[in-house]
Amino acid sequence: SHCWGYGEDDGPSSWHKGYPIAQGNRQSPINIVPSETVHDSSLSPLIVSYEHCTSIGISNNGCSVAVEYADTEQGPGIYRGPLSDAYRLKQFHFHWGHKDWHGSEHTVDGKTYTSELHLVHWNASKYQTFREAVAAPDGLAVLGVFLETGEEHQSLHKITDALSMVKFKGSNADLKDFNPKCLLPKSLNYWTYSGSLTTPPLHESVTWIVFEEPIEVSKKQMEKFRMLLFSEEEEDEKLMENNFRPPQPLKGRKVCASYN
Ligand SMILES: NS(=O)(=O)c1ccc(C(=O)NCc2ccc(F)cc2)cc1
Ligand SMILES: [Zn+2]
Repeated sequence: SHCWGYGEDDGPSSWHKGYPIAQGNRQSPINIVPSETVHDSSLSPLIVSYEHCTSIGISNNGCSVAVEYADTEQGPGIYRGPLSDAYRLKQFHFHWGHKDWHGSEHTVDGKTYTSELHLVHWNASKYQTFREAVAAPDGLAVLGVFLETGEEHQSLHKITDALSMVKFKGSNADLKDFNPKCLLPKSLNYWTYSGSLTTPPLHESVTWIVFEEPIEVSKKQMEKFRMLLFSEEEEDEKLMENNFRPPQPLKGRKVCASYN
């Protein structure tokens, strides 16, 4: 359906043609420079409460693989930290590269990670629907978790084992009772800044909360992401990889750091 992608002709450097906001003042991702972040002691710890979140399924939407959550009243989600309201979990998805040395969207002092997990939440305290929130300046909050290769991640198994069922664009499968809290790092120290969706329509509606500590996943687990396809069942096979946007200009934005 959409005409943008991650290839030579439809990739991030040409998104501005269809989405001029790509050259806006609060675009994501960014390169985070810890020595230039502002340590904000008033930043309280982020509260993550996914107890009542109901996962519906896992799907290949042609640009990533996402696990969707029911949009019902399902407990607070995330609140406090840099947030003034409670934000409800909508979905989580990943970005990754062709090889283990790259794949993340945010970078830290120029360092790239093998992948980046995004947990997408919307401000259900202020807006009625996700579609209304997605275009509002305080509409979304996305948690970013870096993945690096090392030990196998025990909980990621449930996701990587389901990937073979969503190989093609447009495919989906059941994935019940998955609580993504198990995908967060031990330490919830985070950097936070005002940014955007990292894919078209690139709305500048995201409060980004990026955890400093990466989680470890095995090389085998990463290889399972790289067998996914951008393409549909009947089309020529196009491996889903390098589905990351490079860092965008900071344009004077402040990145705050919270250490608990
Ligand atoms: N990588 S990221 O975490 O920044 C990100 C998060 C969500 C979306 C999204 O919901 N897109 C579909 C969409 C966009 C606008 C709408 F109005 C409805 C759905 C895109 C990127
Ligand atoms: Zn993302």
